[in-house]
Amino acid sequence: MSPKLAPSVKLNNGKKMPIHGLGTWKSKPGEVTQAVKDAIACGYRHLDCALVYGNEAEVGVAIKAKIEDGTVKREDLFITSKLWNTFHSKSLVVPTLKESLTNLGLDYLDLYLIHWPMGYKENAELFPKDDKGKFLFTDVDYLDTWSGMEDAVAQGLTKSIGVSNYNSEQIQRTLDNCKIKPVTNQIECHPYLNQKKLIDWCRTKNIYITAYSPLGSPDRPWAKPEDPLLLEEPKLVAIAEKYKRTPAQIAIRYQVQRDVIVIPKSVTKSRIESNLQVFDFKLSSEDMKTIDSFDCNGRALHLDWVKEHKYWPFNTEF
Ligand SMILES: NC(=O)C1=CN([C@@H]2O[C@H](COP(=O)(O)OP(=O)(O)OC[C@H]3O[C@@H](n4cnc5c(N)ncnc54)[C@H](OP(=O)(O)O)[C@@H]3O)[C@@H](O)[C@H]2O)C=CC1
Ligand SMILES: CC(=O)C(C)=O
Repeated sequence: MSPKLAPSVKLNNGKKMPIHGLGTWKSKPGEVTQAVKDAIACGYRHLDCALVYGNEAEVGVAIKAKIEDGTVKREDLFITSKLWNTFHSKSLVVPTLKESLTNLGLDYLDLYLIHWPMGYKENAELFPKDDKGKFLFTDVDYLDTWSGMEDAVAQGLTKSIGVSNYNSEQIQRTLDNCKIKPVTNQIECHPYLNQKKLIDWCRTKNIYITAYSPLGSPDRPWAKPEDPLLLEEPKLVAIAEKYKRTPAQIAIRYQVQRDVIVIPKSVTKSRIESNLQVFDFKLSSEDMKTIDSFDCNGRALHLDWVKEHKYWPFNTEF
């Protein structure tokens, strides 16, 4: 029996994107190949990747295997990658995208994102720091980077382009100066940081939000033992019990029900499978409101360590 797939949304360029995909940050090279194979086998068609995750080659091994065994064709898949902060000069965009294509074993991406609006020192390591541990920046304007992204579309290297971790002012400035509009802004989004204002604003511009860290990113490297765990939030657990679902399924369903694309990460087969089982039930509007009420500006990926960068995005209200 063929697996049930997630529905797709229509982007502002007319292309379709599955509303649900697999995250791959922190998925170790030794475990991500199996995770992606399991995901494709159970019906995932959207993979969220990035050069900086250091595992694109192992993701590519799984893609190749699932195409070769006949489970999918390339055109059935929606593959995203992201331009890292040390490659923001316009001339670096296309070569860096090509590096991700080589890693992934592909000849085009479905979506390429500017990972963050801030540029870091180029031609150095991915996290360039001085001898006191302070991050080294460039002030490359993300509009120049965007122009390189548009070149990548013109060269057929990616079908769509978008941004990630942009605030509304940075998106507006991009819209005012672009030839091709971003199709999505990929941002941290979960019940502790529900992003209602940025979502509503992006909707008025016909830009989809993609929710990263939809489970609260409990495995983020800088998590502290005292940090609250979204998946253990008592009211979320109570809602999960009511629907006979897991807290993760409720947090994922919350996003798809508000028409937000969602990319939970897991390397555990049973979780990969259950995280996709969110299209056969509906949360009541009362339960959606209860989940909305968890919002507490609980940002996990604040990147406070680069807050002096002129383009650090979290200085504005949304
Ligand atoms: N654009 C950007 O700047 C960013 C993009 N992202 C993207 O978003 C993806 C998702 O975000 P991420 O920060 O990884 O975190 P998530 O919120 O997806 O949480 C992942 C964690 O939740 C665990 N988990 C997964 N499913 C379940 C479940 N059913 N029950 C209990 N625990 C579960 C995973 O464990 P295990 O794997 O062990 O099963 C892992 O520890 C990333 O992987 C990446 O692709 C993320 C951050 C920033
Ligand atoms: C995980 C990720 O995408 C970061 C930290 O930029």
